[in-house]
Amino acid sequence: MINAEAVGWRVGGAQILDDVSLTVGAGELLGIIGPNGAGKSSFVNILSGVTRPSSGRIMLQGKEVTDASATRRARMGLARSFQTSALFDGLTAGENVRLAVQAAGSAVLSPFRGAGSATSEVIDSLLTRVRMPGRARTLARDLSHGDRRKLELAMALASEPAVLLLDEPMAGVSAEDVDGLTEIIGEVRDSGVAVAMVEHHMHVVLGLADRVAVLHHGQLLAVGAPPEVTGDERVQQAYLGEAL
Ligand SMILES: Nc1ncnc2c1ncn2[C@@H]1O[C@H](COP(=O)(O)OP(=O)(O)OP(=O)(O)O)[C@@H](O)[C@H]1O
Repeated sequence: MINAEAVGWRVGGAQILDDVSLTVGAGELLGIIGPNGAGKSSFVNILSGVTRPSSGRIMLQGKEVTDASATRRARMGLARSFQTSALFDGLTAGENVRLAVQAAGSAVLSPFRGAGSATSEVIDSLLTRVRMPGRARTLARDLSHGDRRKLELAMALASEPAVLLLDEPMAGVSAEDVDGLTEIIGEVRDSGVAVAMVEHHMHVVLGLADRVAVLHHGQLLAVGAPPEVTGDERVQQAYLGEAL
């Protein structure tokens, strides 16, 4: 669904990413881990079109998108969530989702297309998908941190993406909400979406991911099933002292 081929990114003389090749297939969840500053967010930015790589190419559903804008990639079925919250605090959860559905409807060929259109059923079904039924009228600013992250996920799903990129979806979320979010993200993967997820909660990544990629100093140190990766000596060295 999405392939990075030999991606490199240099900024001001620093090699932030070096020869990174990764693939995520439909219905697969790729966990991306690595120590702070390893290049994980930079890589997600390159996949989503926020940043252009200095070398290599990005393929989305078989088409090259290396130079395509983030908007064009969204039209081609890619959605992402950001590390920082992208919600409108003064609007309700339902209004936030409505905006996302309308934005998707204007950009993407979807059943929701056209209408100033987001019906309450569509909004309710997205909120139900993220286990927030009945929260449509709650102001975003009054939601718990965990519910805010779920709402962001509902908004990312509004375009019915084929590929979903998640940058630390559990950041700052309570342990109880981590379990809920983990289940929701697993269901999204099981529905056939290709999911790439950067996440620091190691037990979540190792429990949820089909494959895990480890970035270290901008290079791909290892990629494979979770037990293969945690058993890799170079990975253990990179995380020296940290429990994997
Ligand atoms: N626009 C930029 N210009 C210069 N350097 C950058 C830029 N963006 C990121 N970097 C540098 O690239 C390196 C990788 O950063 P990045 O945020 O991708 O790492 P990360 O693995 O996501 O880290 P974290 O886990 O802390 O979020 C860091 O050294 C960072 O300072």
